[in-house]
Amino acid sequence: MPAAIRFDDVTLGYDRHPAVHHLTGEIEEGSLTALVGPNGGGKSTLLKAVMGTLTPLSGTITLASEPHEIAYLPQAVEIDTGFPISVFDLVSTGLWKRTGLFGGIGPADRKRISGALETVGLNGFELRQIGALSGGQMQRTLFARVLLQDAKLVLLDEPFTAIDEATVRDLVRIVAHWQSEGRTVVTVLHDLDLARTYFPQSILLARECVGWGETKKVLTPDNFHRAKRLSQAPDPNAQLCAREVA
Ligand SMILES: Nc1ncnc2c1ncn2[C@@H]1O[C@H](COP(=O)(O)OP(=O)(O)OP(=O)(O)O)[C@@H](O)[C@H]1O
Repeated sequence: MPAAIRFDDVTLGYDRHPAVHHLTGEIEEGSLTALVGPNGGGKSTLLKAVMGTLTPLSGTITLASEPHEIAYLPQAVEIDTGFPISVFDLVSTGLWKRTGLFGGIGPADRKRISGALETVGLNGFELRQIGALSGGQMQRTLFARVLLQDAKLVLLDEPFTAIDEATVRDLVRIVAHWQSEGRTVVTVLHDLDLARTYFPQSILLARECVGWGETKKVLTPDNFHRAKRLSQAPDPNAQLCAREVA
């Protein structure tokens, strides 16, 4: 399988403070990967670097997809739900890569938007303002937008956090469907049972890669122990990567 994403000795950080150290590996095209690890382990940072919104401090990230072929679902806390926009209009932004920012929405597009809303179980919510949605309904709305983006590479940052079991089940089914269509999906997760049940591949990240590969071989007590030690290690503000100064 060709690589959808290839990391070559990638170090990521902010203001030259490394947050993810020396990551090397490949995510295969068409794979379904859980990105797990302790708080502050660098999971969101890694997705931002794949999206191209964060430039690596060193190393290279090579993508098989063009930027417009990538869909990204941010963490709920990053979404301004006070923004005055309806469910329909938010979901329709998933078509921007095709319609352009100021392109009109025709009858075929309206049908696609309705279809996406139906798939996520939000029929009848078209005119609802996003500020009046529950957390689970908001996640369904964001999934509908990703559905419309029709992306080769789908990056999801904690899409299942703080939503009820029924919603998780529905959304996981959509993720599995994306994979069956040959898309590559990478999902940040905190629920390890979900990772074990639905995600064949995992990356365990705790500032550096602790494990990468088949989920049952990565999510082991030994690896969690090591991840815990790494995440508790002092020096979050180190000027240089420890390995570089060693
Ligand atoms: N914009 C930023 N500026 C400076 N430091 C940042 C920024 N964003 C993240 N960091 C730092 O980078 C490190 C990794 O953060 P990141 O958000 O990637 O972790 P995470 O694994 O996604 O955590 P969580 O599970 O808590 O969401 C943390 O130490 C964090 O404080």
